[in-house]
Amino acid sequence: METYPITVGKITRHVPVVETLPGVHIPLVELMGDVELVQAAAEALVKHLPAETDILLTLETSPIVLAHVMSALSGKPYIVVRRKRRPYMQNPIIQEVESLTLGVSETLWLDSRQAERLLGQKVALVFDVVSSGGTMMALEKVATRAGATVVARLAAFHQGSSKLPITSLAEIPILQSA
Ligand SMILES: O=P(O)(O)OC[C@H]1O[C@H](OP(=O)(O)OP(=O)(O)O)[C@H](O)[C@@H]1O
Ligand SMILES: Nc1ncnc2[nH]cnc12
Repeated sequence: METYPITVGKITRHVPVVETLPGVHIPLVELMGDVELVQAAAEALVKHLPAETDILLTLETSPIVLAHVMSALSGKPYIVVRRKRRPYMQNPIIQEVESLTLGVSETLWLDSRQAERLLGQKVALVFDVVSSGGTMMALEKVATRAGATVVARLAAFHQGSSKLPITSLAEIPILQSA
């Protein structure tokens, strides 16, 4: 199995390289289930949280573990935007997202009871991987539609060569094959 080394602080993982679209291969970042890697990434990313940040905003699935530990370390609360409509949602914010990397379109959902907590707040977006930036842009739209101001865009990993306005800890490649 082909692997690729990813490093955050003192933690290195040799992760599998997987094909997401024909001829497009990416090192698969899996924070869920990896306490040491999540802890290292959270400790490094909280240092980039602007002091003015009121709330961390993340989305299902993988970045939740990162936002959770960052919240514990910083004392700032966090909100999770959902990728599925849940039956108990009331008047949710509904936002389309297109992830060019994975070639799928998705919808983000935020219950109005959570959206109300964002009104007038300064938020930091928290991601595990930002690649095309499509998901980040959609999450930012959710935040602004809820009346928040985005003060930071934080990601453990930035993937590919796009110039996105994010703070990340490490770069990982998108590998093309013939
Ligand atoms: O910059 P983009 O091209 O939009 O890609 C980044 C998105 O991909 C990952 O999620 P993934 O689809 O792997 O879902 P998961 O968190 O449920 O594993 C990551 O958590 C971001 O949400
Ligand atoms: N490298 C990666 N690892 C896990 N999920 C991803 N989504 C987009 N790129 C990814």
